[in-house]
Amino acid sequence: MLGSGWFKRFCVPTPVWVLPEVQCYQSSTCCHGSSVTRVPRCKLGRQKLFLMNPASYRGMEDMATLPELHDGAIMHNLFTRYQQDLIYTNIGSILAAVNPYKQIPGLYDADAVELYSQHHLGDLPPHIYALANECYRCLWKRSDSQCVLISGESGAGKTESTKLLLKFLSVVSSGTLRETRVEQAIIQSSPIMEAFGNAKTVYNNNSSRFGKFIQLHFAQSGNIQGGCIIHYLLEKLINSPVV
Ligand SMILES: Nc1ncnc2c1ncn2[C@@H]1O[C@H](COP(=O)(O)OP(=O)(O)OP(=O)(O)O)[C@@H](O)[C@H]1O
Repeated sequence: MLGSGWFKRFCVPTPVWVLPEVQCYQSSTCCHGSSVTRVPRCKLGRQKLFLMNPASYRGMEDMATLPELHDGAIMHNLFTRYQQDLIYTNIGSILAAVNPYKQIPGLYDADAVELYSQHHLGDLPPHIYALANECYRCLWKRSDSQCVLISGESGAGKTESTKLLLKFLSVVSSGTLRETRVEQAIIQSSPIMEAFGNAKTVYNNNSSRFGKFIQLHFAQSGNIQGGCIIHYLLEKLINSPVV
């Protein structure tokens, strides 16, 4: 998962032309607005420039299909999609998410839950619900436990993604939009855990200062039967960059 700060570090923000002498130019309109001049913006060494296939310019849903796979191509792809509020991108079987730091209308509503619960992975655009649905289906398809590993820098959106996963699983497993008592208990445990283990830091106003291992147990009927949350690496506030 990526916080949007990544783009500031890796992406050149406006279109650039790469000239033979490897200079980077940005278009700029003169004060009368009548002509366009090219003003040298910065110089880049050849080692920092990578080939780019025009096919990847608009952004791709699955980065495993990018013709060139390097930092520049990955960051450009994620950034292009992020600008269109497409925060989820596949990398083969991995889902990359960029924190939008805003509510995207309709992205997580009941219709989205229903839509993704009725389609297989890959049928619809990448989404955390598509991943959750695949996990749930694989429980029965493979008759085996499933695991989702969520990682990323502080503020990247791991906790929010975990809550979305739990929300989706609770709705799909109960078969209705109303959660049962067990599902409610699991979802409502989040604010209690956060009250004890979260703190405001320079990266995140509601930063989890501990890791979480969440286990859900499903009955053969498909319902969530129970679960447990194991915390680890609880940080002492004295060691963390609290503001
Ligand atoms: N999918 C999302 N849509 C909208 N806002 C989001 C989303 N994910 C995260 N955010 C926003 O970003 C903030 C930080 O996200 P979150 O707490 O999940 O990060 P984190 O990766 O768990 O960070 P930490 O490791 O510090 O606990 C949230 O409080 C929320 O405001």
